Amino acid sequence: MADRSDRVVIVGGGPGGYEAAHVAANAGADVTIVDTDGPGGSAVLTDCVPSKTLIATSELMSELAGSAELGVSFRDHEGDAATAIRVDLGRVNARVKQLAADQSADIERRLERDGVRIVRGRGRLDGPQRVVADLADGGTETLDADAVLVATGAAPRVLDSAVPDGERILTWEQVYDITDVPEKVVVVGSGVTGAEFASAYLSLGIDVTLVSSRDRVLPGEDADAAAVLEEVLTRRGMNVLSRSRMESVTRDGDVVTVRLTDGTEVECSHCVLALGSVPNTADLGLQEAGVLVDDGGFVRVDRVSRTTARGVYAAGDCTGVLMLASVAAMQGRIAMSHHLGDAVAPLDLKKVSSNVFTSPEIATVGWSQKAVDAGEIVAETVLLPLSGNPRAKMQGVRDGFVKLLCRPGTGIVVGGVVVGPRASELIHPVAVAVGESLTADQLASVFTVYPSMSGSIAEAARRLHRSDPAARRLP
Ligand SMILES: Cc1cc2nc3c(=O)[nH]c(=O)nc-3n(C[C@H](O)[C@H](O)[C@H](O)COP(=O)(O)OP(=O)(O)OC[C@H]3O[C@@H](n4cnc5c(N)ncnc54)[C@H](O)[C@@H]3O)c2cc1C
Ligand SMILES: NC(=O)c1ccc[n+]([C@@H]2O[C@H](COP(=O)([O-])OP(=O)(O)OC[C@H]3O[C@@H](n4cnc5c(N)ncnc54)[C@H](O)[C@@H]3O)[C@@H](O)[C@H]2O)c1
Repeated sequence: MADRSDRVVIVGGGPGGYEAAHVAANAGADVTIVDTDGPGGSAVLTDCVPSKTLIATSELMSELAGSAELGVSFRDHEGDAATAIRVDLGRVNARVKQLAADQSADIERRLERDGVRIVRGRGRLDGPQRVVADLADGGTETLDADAVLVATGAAPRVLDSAVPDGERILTWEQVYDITDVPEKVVVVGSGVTGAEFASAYLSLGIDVTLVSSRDRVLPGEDADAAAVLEEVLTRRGMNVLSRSRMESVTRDGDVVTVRLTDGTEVECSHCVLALGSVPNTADLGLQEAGVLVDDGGFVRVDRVSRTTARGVYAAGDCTGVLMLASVAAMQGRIAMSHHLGDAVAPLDLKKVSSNVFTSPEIATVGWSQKAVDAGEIVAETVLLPLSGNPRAKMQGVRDGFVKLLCRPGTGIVVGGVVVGPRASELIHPVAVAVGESLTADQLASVFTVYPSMSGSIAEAARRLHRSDPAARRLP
């Protein structure tokens, strides 16, 4: 346990920062967060929470689009459209912004209840044990610290040839100011951010083109999963331009032109740029404080979040370890437990579960197929399409699968991928198996509800018990 003489100063109030603040404050330390934007950081105000709130509406629209197969039509008895289903994007985006602001206020209340002081302003290090805050309402404040946590996150990467104007050429932070449904959106970048926005806008009934610099969308994800997603998106009408690099984006009145490096020009009403992120580590006094920053600007940390400067820790996107809110939070908690001398388990990325919130969703945990194919780990794989699952049939779900990876011999489950509706929820039993080193037989032996999508997870685990390799990878 710490006491109030142990001063912790945290720069950045996102999940990396605020989760750490709770740990340190609950242990008795004197904790201050210096933050520019408001508690919750980009995760809550511009990135994770707003995008998933927008996606909640797009999910509903996707379900409605499949309603006819389940016998529900939005037509009167004469066959005329009785109700036109339209999205009111102004209302959706107002809800998004309100929800983000409310969540930030919730986080602020919880921090205050724990006795954490929040200083509005921009922080920078003045040596390893001091933070200077340029206050939002003017002036500066100097905060001495026994431990400093840098959790400043990252910001959208922008190019000089495609400058966002906040109206029609937009970063993902700016899309919530749109009030009218765009006529045609070009999303540039087919990483997780680009894929999520492209999928969401498509579900909202918008004409979407996705500019993908690689052979396929989601180059960092499971290849089988990405193939299913790309097939579904194109089937639903998205124009996916593969192996296409954006050279510039310009605007003339209401028309935005996206020019590709091969000379092709695509016109649209709005362009969303999802070109990756850059860490917020410039002008923070890091190098001067002895904190090593790599060529990409990311703070170098070890698995207990220590930087190269004694007493200075870093967590979250500014470290580039794995850009997820859950990982940022865990890095922050680990940093504080380490500083406070508490028992601490180093960060284990092989236990992280994550989800791409497209339609269908793609959830992943543990070792990947790519690592198996590259010989980094020996594992057996089973892939079971969801189309054979009775619940999926009832719900009209045809796209998706469950993939499990287990060690030969021991049968310990080391990874998994679920593609389908609510894959983010379905991955949990696989994450428990990976986290607790359960065997495929143990996963198979647990009762699942009949009929349920999770039945496919138990069935996939049962197939890993079979000795016949042909049964493992089904078409
Ligand atoms: C569109 C999008 C959707 C995403 N969706 C998900 C998702 O569904 N699930 C998931 O797990 N992850 C998601 N992520 C990733 C997730 O948002 C990040 O991993 C997470 O925000 C990282 O948290 P952090 O604490 O490192 O930084 P941030 O959340 O970026 O917070 C850092 C804060 O520090 C502030 N700051 C910066 N510099 C200073 C300074 N000098 N002084 C004071 N304050 C400063 C910043 O302004 C910011 O408010 C998404 C990312 C994007 C772009
Ligand atoms: N659901 C989630 O958990 C979630 C959602 C969004 C982002 N994130 C996290 O944020 C991180 C960043 O993801 P991201 O998608 O923002 O970035 P990214 O770096 O993964 O993807 C950016 C993509 O843009 C492409 N690109 C760059 N310049 C281009 C150009 N000129 N023309 C065409 N394509 C171009 C790159 O090749 C790359 O594929 C990831 O680690 C991800 O895990 C998570």
